[in-house]
Amino acid sequence: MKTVSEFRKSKSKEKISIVTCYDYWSARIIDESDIDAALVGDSLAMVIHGYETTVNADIDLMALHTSAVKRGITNKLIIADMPFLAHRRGKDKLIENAGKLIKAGAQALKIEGGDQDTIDSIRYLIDSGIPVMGHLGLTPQSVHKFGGFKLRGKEKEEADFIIESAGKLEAAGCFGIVLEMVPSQIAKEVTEQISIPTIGIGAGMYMDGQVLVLHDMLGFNKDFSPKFLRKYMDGYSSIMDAVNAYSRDVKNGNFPNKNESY
Ligand SMILES: Nc1nc(=O)c2c([nH]1)NC[C@@H]1CN(c3ccc(C(=O)N[C@@H](CCC(=O)O)C(=O)O)cc3)CN21
Ligand SMILES: CC(C)C(=O)C(=O)O
Ligand SMILES: [Mg+2]
Repeated sequence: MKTVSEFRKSKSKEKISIVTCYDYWSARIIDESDIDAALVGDSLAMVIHGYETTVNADIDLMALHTSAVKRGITNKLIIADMPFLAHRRGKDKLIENAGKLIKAGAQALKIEGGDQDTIDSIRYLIDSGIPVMGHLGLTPQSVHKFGGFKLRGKEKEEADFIIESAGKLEAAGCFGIVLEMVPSQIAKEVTEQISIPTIGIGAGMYMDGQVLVLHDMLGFNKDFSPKFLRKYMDGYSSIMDAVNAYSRDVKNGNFPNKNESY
């Protein structure tokens, strides 16, 4: 899938598969895979740079990774996260920051939140020609407000906020909405009530598509095993075995051999 309009048309036709992509080498793989779209997620602050939360991602870091991804992707939709506070410094900053990610190679942006300010910013970007995806439920940039990366929308008040915000994001012109860490029944209600695709992470099966952090589903993060995650590879052990085999060969004098020499 190459475009936002193809993305929109997928609703109730074919499920949409998305993974995060932060760099050139994984972009090359994703580009030739069956995955529909690549998300340059602000989770890269944690996964790639080792920060404790996503609040340390800033616009220049996001643009740097987006440009690396862009150089590796020819066939897929590229969506980039607007980082913490990047859309909250007035219209000028909003446009400047959004422009940086689009010029770096993103075709669309994802913005966390369902408050009126965020909705207004999203509408302004869409009017400016920039497709935007919403993000509700656990919005990790608000981790300090929430007090951790926990399930959202358990209580009726917050569930209502998620459902109402989804309607507002659709009305503002979003081409899709990510729902993160919300009960399946709430996610189902949202999916049924709006006519744009819903993409889930920890939001259950009643979604139009799913997104996972690539490193998580490859099992690179040994100690990260939330309930929603399915690991398709034991990447941590595979890499450990490979680097140790190489180290052993070097120390034994088995690498390089004659064929590997000039
Ligand atoms: N590598 C990575 N993967 C992610 O999915 C991800 C990030 N980083 N960073 C940003 C957010 C944070 N996310 C998280 C982080 C932790 C849990 C977690 O610990 N979940 C447990 C406990 C849930 C609870 O206490 O309610 C779980 O079993 O789901 C979930 C999502 C999802 N996002
Ligand atoms: C997990 C997805 C939805 C995300 O926002 C990220 O990777 O930053
Ligand atoms: Mg994110």
